[in-house]
Amino acid sequence: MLAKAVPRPCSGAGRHGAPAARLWSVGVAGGPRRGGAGGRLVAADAGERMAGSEAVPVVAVAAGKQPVNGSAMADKFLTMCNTWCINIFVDVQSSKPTPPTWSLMEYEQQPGRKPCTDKNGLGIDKLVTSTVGKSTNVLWHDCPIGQFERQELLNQKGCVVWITGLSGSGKSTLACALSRELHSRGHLTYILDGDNLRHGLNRDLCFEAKDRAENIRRVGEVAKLFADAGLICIASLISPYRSERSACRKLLHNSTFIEVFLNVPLEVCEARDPKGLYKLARAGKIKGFTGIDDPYEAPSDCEIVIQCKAGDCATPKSMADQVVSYLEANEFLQE
Ligand SMILES: Nc1ncnc2c1ncn2[C@@H]1O[C@H](COP(=O)(O)OS(=O)(=O)O)[C@@H](OP(=O)(O)O)[C@H]1O
Ligand SMILES: Nc1ncnc2c1ncn2[C@@H]1O[C@H](COP(=O)(O)OP(=O)(O)O)[C@@H](O)[C@H]1O
Repeated sequence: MLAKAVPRPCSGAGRHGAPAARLWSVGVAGGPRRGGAGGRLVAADAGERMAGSEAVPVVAVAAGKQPVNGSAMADKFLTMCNTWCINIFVDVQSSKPTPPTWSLMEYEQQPGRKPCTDKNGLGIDKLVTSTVGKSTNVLWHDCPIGQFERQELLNQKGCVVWITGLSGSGKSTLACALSRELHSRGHLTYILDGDNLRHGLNRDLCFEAKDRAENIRRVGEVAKLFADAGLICIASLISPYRSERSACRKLLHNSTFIEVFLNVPLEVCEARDPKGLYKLARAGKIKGFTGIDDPYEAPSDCEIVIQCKAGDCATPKSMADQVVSYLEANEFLQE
């Protein structure tokens, strides 16, 4: 039996090559399953009955708080097809849903997307279960107060200023000068400093390549949260690998990741050596020190390069001003 009501898709551009007409909002109702033949039956039934429509195959399995049979749930499912969004009830307890090939979250992040509403203009819960990394059956919870509302409150745009450079290049100094400058102009910032984070969040990590990669990944994720909170997040860590920095960039909308390369020659950093670490590294007492016996991959296409040569370095204030000018020019300092 075919569906009477032809489902209507949410509009918007898809990722992973999915055409817009194939994007659906997936609502999830979990809850303990008390029996009945829900699950895959519903998916199969509804999928079959929607054959010939533009809908994507149903990827979830279903059940409700009450015992249901597949057909009844599919009826309910199809009743909803008159709305802009389809709700699929997923029993997260007893069945393993097939992970969707795209996630709603990714769709929701598309610029210019239209919100999914029902025919009365009311929002419909838009949750999807996914397998994310090692987590199965996890849900994304949305909140009506989002980045936009927070940014309005703060009168600024959330972003990440990612400062990379050798040890001793002045990352922490720039981070502080920038934070001070923005603070004095009434902007909310937060610094994620590599050294400091290794006292807590990243205390389990050392300086082997895989640990540095994990360090950068974590800081990227935290920075993303701060930017989402509407803050100007200043991340200052060596972050010596191009691929990991690039992965952090991809976590954010491209223009909200501002990579600042403190291009300071090794000789200058080594001459500064405020913590005496270069000395120890040269003496072989620290192994795998960046720039000595561990690589630093300079950015090739970052937003800002701050050049410093021996005897010719901008002051911290003027380095900060350079970044502030960029933020101003790109309208981060106003909502
Ligand atoms: N082997 C080795 N290589 C480089 N740096 C070392 C090392 N061991 C300790 N330190 C100190 O740790 C600080 C760098 O931490 P980061 O988290 O920024 O490093 S990384 O991004 O994971 O590469 C770095 O701080 P900064 O000097 O502020 O860069 C050093 O003080
Ligand atoms: N623009 C600058 N001109 C001169 N000295 C600087 C400048 N920026 C930082 N320094 C000095 O260089 C040393 C290392 O700076 P720091 O910010 O700790 O670097 P990093 O965080 O990259 O290790 C400090 O002694 C700092 O005072």
